[in-house]
Amino acid sequence: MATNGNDISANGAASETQPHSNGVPVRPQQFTFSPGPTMEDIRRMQAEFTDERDWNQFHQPRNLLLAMVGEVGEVSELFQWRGEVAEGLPDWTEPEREQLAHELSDVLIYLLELAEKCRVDLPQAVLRKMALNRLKYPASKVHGSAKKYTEYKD
Ligand SMILES: Nc1ccn([C@H]2C[C@H](O)[C@@H](COP(=O)(O)OP(=O)(O)OP(=O)(O)O)O2)c(=O)n1
Repeated sequence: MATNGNDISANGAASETQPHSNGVPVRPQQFTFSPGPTMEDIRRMQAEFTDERDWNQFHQPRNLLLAMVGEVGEVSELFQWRGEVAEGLPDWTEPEREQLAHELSDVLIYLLELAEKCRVDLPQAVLRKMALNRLKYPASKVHGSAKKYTEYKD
């Protein structure tokens, strides 16, 4: 049966599927996220976590930024000295994948709380930024090239 690449398993987990468009593979092993929790759900859960511990006194924007960068460092540690890593991390063990999931989650949690404390409505901001990215990098102009927009002559 052809799939649309958005299959969600019974427990709501994201899945890897082999999508087809008119019988032509679009991208091998396309991966999709689960539909939830949303950014707002995560913001609210982290706000509850912080309130319950009386930790807002520590969670000012600069501290959250430093905490987030620290967690980015922990993500980097998982990749360091491995050389190039292929999409899907085929050589990683399950514990290594779970560790990565934890560290990426830490980054996201701090990012969303940082955005909240800076009063940036991140879901809407990301839409505006992606619209700008599309203007800056028209597909017809930059297809197949990784050059920065400032490197284009016209
Ligand atoms: N003051 C704090 C401390 C922790 N957390 C939450 C957000 C992160 O998701 C996670 C970070 O916890 P740790 O600082 O213990 O960091 P790690 O979980 O990465 O542990 P370790 O540094 O041992 O890998 O806990 C938080 O919101 N505020």
